[in-house]
Amino acid sequence: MRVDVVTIFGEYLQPLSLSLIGRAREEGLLDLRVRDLREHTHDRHRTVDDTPYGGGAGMLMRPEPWGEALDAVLADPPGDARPEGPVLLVPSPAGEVFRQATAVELAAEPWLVFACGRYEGIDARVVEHYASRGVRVREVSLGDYVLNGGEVAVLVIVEAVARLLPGVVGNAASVEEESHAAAHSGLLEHPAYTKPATWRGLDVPAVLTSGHHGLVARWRRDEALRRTARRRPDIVAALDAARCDAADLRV
Ligand SMILES: COc1ccc2nc(C(=O)O)sc2c1
Repeated sequence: MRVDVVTIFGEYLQPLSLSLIGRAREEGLLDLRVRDLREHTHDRHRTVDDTPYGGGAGMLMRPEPWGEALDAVLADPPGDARPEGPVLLVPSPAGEVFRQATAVELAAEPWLVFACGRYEGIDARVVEHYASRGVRVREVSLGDYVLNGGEVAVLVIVEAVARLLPGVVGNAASVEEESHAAAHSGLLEHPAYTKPATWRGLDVPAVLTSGHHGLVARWRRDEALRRTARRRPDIVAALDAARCDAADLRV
């Protein structure tokens, strides 16, 4: 997978050189390229922002540097790029919420491009322009809170997507068994334990040391359901609705 990130704060993305993602880059599973938006400014102060039309607090990112930067990225496609080009991801508090299903979807793409906004965001015409040119543009948010810019969202999204690529995570089964994995209907993961069997007076649940795999599987499922119902009733409601729809289809 090729990932291009356009930003004014490239150093924010240094964590993507560490650990599993760093190794994936060294092994050629992930080709991550960080590009400096300011290289596409032409004034003495390398200006990327200006005041918003209509007034309001803060500054907005000017469209011209973005147009020049994104044109340069799009003019340099990877060999396995799709005919329709990359998915252009623009982290934004106003974006669709990024979920595990989004990560799974994006992991199937050969090329992702990220446009990292700062200040109060990017002039809306940048998204409008590339969408009108047929680029698959998606504004995405990590959730119902606001960051200072898109770079942290890129760290999260790149890690969530790259770890799904074959060969990045050593034990592929562990990816399947994690919370929100489709294989477990999107339920939260059950509690997990390792040695010692007793720690500060707390014992590992006896079923887990019973050697009875069927009972262990049932206990884990029950605990996943219990935890999900307690912490994420929205997931349970969505699963119930899906089951009702499926039941309707069977009638
Ligand atoms: C100016 O660019 C921003 C600002 C806040 C922000 N918050 C995000 C979030 O995912 O919560 S993405 C993002 C991008």
